[in-house]
Amino acid sequence: MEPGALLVEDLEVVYGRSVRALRGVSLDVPGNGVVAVLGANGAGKSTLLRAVSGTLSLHRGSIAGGSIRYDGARLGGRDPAAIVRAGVVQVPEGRRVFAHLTVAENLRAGTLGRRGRTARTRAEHDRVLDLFPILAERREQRAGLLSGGEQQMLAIGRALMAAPRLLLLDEPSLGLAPRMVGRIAGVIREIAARGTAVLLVEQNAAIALDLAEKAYVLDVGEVRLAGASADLARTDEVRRLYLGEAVEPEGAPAPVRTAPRRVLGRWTG
Ligand SMILES: Nc1ncnc2c1ncn2[C@@H]1O[C@H](COP(=O)(O)OP(=O)(O)OP(=O)(O)O)[C@@H](O)[C@H]1O
Repeated sequence: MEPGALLVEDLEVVYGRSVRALRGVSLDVPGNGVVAVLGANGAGKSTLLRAVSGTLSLHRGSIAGGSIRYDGARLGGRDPAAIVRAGVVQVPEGRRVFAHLTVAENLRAGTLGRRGRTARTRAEHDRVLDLFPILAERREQRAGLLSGGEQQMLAIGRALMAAPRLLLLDEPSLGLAPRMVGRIAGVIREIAARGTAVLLVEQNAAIALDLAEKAYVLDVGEVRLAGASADLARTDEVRRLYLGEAVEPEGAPAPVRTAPRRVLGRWTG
């Protein structure tokens, strides 16, 4: 297994007794770069991230089968703090910041529970402010007064304070104006360029496929398509359902069959 790689195999997740949210999901994320997970509402994207970050039980969910391994060690069954210490940190959907705390206090909260603070923390803090100059300008402002996009930056910045090697991002573009979506995309690209791998869950397929080297399409809890982003972006199914393009039914190349677990192209890494 490549160092820093995440390997999910045949993952089954249930909520309570009756909801099977993920069925036989397998995916791998290399130790660097961006991997995207696309899918409509309810496809199981957030569930996948919760399973990796160990937070399923907070939502009354549990792993019913399969395995999750990170950097060669099992993650399934470990508590969220241990998973953060292993280097895997999630930015949950909905940019949950502490509204009554200042920007600086929110960032400090990202290091709570971390061992070996001080010098490393300061370095992380400087890196985050370098990545998000707006947070440096607003450091004494209450987080609740920031715009939606700035709160998203703060949520990502707080996660980066834990010095992740793998960042799990849940719908970072949700509800943001197009200009801000572009800025967030630039930040994700920069995070990956600085050596943190990113598992990006997104409904905005155009952004996700542009950022990621490879992508998975989840549909009702199963992997429906997987492959290099460029290959996926050319399939009729992705163009029609996720990129909102009008795909000519006649005279166009034959539509790609939507068999589950279809793997397109070849991946490296
Ligand atoms: N806490 C929960 N209890 C019961 N069922 C849940 C719970 N959370 C999610 N589900 C169900 O699990 C399935 C997958 O939901 P999930 O939130 O993972 O999808 P998603 O792809 O992230 O969708 P969205 O983009 O709307 O967040 C859905 O059928 C959803 O209704």
